[in-house]
Amino acid sequence: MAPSYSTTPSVPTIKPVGLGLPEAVVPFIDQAPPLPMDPIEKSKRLAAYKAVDNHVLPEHRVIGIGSGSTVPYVVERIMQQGEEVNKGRVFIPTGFQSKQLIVEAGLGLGDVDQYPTIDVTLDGADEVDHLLNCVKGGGACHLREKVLAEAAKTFILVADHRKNVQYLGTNFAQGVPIEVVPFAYAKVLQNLHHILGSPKATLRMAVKKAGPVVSDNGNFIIDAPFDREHMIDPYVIMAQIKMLTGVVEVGLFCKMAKAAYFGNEDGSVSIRWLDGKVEHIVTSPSRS
Ligand SMILES: O=C(CO)[C@H](O)[C@H](O)COP(=O)(O)O
Repeated sequence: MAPSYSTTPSVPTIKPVGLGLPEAVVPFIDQAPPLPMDPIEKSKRLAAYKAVDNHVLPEHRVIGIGSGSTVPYVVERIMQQGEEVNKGRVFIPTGFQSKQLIVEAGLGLGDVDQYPTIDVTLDGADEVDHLLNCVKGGGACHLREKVLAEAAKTFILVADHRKNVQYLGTNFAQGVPIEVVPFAYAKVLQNLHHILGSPKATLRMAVKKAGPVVSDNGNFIIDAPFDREHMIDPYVIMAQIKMLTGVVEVGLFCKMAKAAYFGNEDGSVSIRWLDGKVEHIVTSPSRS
């Protein structure tokens, strides 16, 4: 019986020898064109590649690697800069996922307690507003992400066009991620509901595990949605949340990034700079 084949791109090259297939089928398998890339993945890759090209310079030695689904393309592009430049570098992860990426790529691994000054950190975002405030922590990594953002001389955000919004909370409606020490979660929730004006704040529950999500630091995550009024200038609510006893870090990063790169569906990249400028760059296919 002929074996069945998956057409997903991750399937390794099929060796026709010994499969017992008719001759005519073999060239077809060998020459099957790769599946087209999903447009959102393409947008993520565009943003990541352009950001690396512009901000990860040959002289950079200490590089922060953030979390999320756009960051693998950051590492991919850094690898394309070549072994020679990368062998002198150390890469600092924002959590388990980025540590795996660094290790699997064979890059040098370090930590922020060894390198409290980082040349450049590139990271994803859940949403970025027109003033470069952003929500982070959809992946529960925002504590380490904020430390690496603060440690970086240059902090750059990379995302697809869905994250590019006027005001936070437009598309990412689950709320502001808040990391809390486990025993304080109920009190923090009560304060969010009754004092800070987030009646729908909830403890983030795990999928495929009974109970709450536990961060890489052993803490719980609360997701607290706030209305538009709070999100117009999120610094105030960020500071108020951070003042609640038991809160470790808030997933609102207010004007910490120098620029945010958004990949667009038409193959262009929009770059939003901290000084308010917005650039629109059309990339050539060979560089994306
Ligand atoms: O803040 C983060 C994790 O804590 C991520 O950067 C953010 O959730 C974006 O992830 P993705 O690119 O997968 O949407």
